[in-house]
Amino acid sequence: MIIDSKETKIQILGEPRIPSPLSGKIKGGYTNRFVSEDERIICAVEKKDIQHYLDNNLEIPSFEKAGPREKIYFDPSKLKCAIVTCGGLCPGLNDIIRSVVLELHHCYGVRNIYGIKYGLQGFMPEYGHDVVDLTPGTVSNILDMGGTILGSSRGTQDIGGVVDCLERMNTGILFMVGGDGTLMAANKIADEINSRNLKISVIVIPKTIDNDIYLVSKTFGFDTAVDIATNAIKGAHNEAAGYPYGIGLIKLMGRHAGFLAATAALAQQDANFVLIPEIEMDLHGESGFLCSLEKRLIERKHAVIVVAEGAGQKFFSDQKTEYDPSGNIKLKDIGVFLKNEIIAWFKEKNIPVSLKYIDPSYMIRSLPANANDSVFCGFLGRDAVHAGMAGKTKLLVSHWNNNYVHIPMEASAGKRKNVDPQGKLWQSVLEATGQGCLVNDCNTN
Ligand SMILES: Nc1ncnc2c1ncn2[C@@H]1O[C@H](COP(=O)(O)OP(=O)(O)OP(=O)(O)O)[C@@H](O)[C@H]1O
Ligand SMILES: O=P(O)(O)OC[C@H]1O[C@](O)(CO)[C@@H](O)[C@@H]1O
Ligand SMILES: [Mg+2]
Repeated sequence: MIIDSKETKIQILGEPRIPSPLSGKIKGGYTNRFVSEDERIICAVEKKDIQHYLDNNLEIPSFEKAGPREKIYFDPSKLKCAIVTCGGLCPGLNDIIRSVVLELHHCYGVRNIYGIKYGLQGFMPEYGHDVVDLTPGTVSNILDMGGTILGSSRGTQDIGGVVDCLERMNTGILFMVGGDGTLMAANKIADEINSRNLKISVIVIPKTIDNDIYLVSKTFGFDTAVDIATNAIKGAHNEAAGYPYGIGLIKLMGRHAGFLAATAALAQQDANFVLIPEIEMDLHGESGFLCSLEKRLIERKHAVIVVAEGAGQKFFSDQKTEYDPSGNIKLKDIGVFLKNEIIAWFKEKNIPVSLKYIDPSYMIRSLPANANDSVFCGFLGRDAVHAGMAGKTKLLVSHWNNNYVHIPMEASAGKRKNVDPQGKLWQSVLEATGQGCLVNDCNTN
């Protein structure tokens, strides 16, 4: 992964001049827990990437380390902040809201924090969604609830209209929690703010159970999603093993990336086939999926298949492409497709299979965060607040190279992280499942 040093530069609204109220405020904390601007985290993960910069006489790029700054830009007593959650649900959204609110309120003394209802719709007067006053009281019991107390939405909204609303509300910092689409929207909102010469910071906290945000090692909610998905695999395995020629088929989310399917299959090693968008597969033919499944079934009398929703979309190439209100391609249902193909295949062969199909998709993403994700959300929320208070803008808070860092929106927006077919994750899946190559001409994969 080669990136340019210019791509790591974080924009600021102005010189931070106000001493941070965090000084000496954390009882029992270190007197100086501030992060200075020259504390940076190397972007490169592999030595060969560092060598590339050295060989080409280039500066080794590094990201700004996240955390509280000694001087802040906004005066907490005058500041108004807004927070919005966009796109699909994800475990931990309420944890993020809570940690942002508590950090702003207790640590910085900010008293005006507003929740924008139902994603970007909440900025548009025509929808009539009220804003929510967020205080420690309103967020005190939200962690066990799952979902988002603010609601969310998909759908294009006028960026100028969003900024009009921020101006009307006299907002200083906007926290946006969302995925790749939210990042694109946030980038445009920050540009519009710039072009109007306003002093509004926009901070994104990246969210998706697909875990495919570029320059983010892991997104919050992913860990929980893996946890819950393992239960589905366990159930599918029990069902499959419970009947002669039993087949358990589980569909997991993962639009363009198979991180969830691959990781869950490694956590609960009952899967015999893992099908993800990054890895080519054939349905028919000697090495194709159906023949391989038949071999497995004859040998072992049961089989478990985990399929990511974005896998095998080539099988629907004759169908019309449809889009959701945000412009995302609506994927065709690979789970139901495989179920029907499997049943038809074994009927033809006169093998009496018992197939149980499990689609836990929405259950996985709407439940509360597990303990690890709750801790993770706490870090992300607090660091988002520190970044905004310091007057930084147009950034996302990311976990990268084992540290929390600031990534400029432009470095990540419009790109995607995928499972590397040669990488450890996928190679481990191949070892754990023994599924082999599911294309007829293996050399091309
Ligand atoms: N290119 C874009 N320009 C402006 N706004 C966008 C863009 N892409 C998405 N948005 C807006 O951002 C919001 C969230 O986008 P989207 O519904 O794609 O979810 P997301 O943030 O990608 O989350 P998820 O991971 O659940 O898909 C929507 O209101 C959408 O209209
Ligand atoms: O059904 P919805 O809400 O449009 O969202 C489905 C998509 O959202 C995600 O959960 C990402 O948030 C994807 O995994 C999935 O494809
Ligand atoms: Mg998205």
